[in-house]
Amino acid sequence: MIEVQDLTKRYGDRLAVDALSFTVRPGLVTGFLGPNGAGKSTTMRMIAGLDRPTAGRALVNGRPYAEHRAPLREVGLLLEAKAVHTSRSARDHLRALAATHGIDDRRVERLIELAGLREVARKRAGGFSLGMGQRLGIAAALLGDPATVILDEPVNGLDPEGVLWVRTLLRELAAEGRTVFLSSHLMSEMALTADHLVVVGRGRLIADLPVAELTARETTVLVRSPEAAVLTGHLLAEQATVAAVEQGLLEVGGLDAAAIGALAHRHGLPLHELTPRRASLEEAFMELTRDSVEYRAGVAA
Ligand SMILES: Nc1ncnc2c1ncn2[C@@H]1O[C@H](COP(=O)(O)OP(=O)(O)OP(=O)(O)O)[C@@H](O)[C@H]1O
Repeated sequence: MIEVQDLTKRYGDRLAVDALSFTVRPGLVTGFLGPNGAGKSTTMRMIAGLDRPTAGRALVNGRPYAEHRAPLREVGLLLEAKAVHTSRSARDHLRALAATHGIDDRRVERLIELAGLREVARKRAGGFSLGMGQRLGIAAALLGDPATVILDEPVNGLDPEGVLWVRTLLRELAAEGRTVFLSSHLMSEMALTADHLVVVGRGRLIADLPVAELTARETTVLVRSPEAAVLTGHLLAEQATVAAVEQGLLEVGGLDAAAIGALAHRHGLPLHELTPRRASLEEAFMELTRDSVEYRAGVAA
């Protein structure tokens, strides 16, 4: 469990994180979303005790990260894909980390296997590609069998097979009852991986809700009818919103397909198409964060 309470970070006159409060619960994959510069990495660094908050606090499993005596066993961390600057092999890199926590070599071998690093385990980790480095970073994060996992952009640099591997792994970790918190700017990826979303913009909380709720939010229905104009009058009388897409095709909000079908039937109007249209997570996200992105573009200009 991660509890973020009024967390604030100020860099000079810039508020990178602005009184953010949310809870990341065990047993779920929670996605941390926001446009570039929204404050995701800064928040994660404060949760991990790498940056000191200007105000507020972040607790991991009930206490600040730095107060855990064996942090690798409590929290698995993967922050920003940074190259491992080491002349050690991947295996020796993991063994050295494991040794700091009395973790045995069998666990290291299991993680090498799990992360698909067997072929390259003897190679110098400093020469790894971004994707291989990410796999090594994830293996390192899981060394201590932690109850909480925090990953900043874990699929960065991974090939499609690697992305699928991370997605499956994170779902399994959550199914085992762990707390899984990951940031990404890839909405489509989050839709497939996360159960819950925390959305930020300009350092502030924009939304904290289940993925299903976000995608269900903006549902409209495409309605094709040769009597579109007459139908529009009846729809507006029912408080629906109507937008003409093209000649004979309407996009209707505020009424579901069944209600629109019944309305058309009551008035004897023919329908040629009735298609519920669910906003993709991408569209829902754009809608949610539009203000914060516009603001940023304005400042840049
Ligand atoms: N060390 C620092 N000094 C000054 N400003 C900083 C520092 N670190 C971050 N910032 C600023 O704080 C804001 C939030 O940055 P942060 O990296 O946390 O955002 P992010 O959501 O992770 O973005 P991205 O998706 O681009 O990684 C940005 O405006 C950034 O320029």
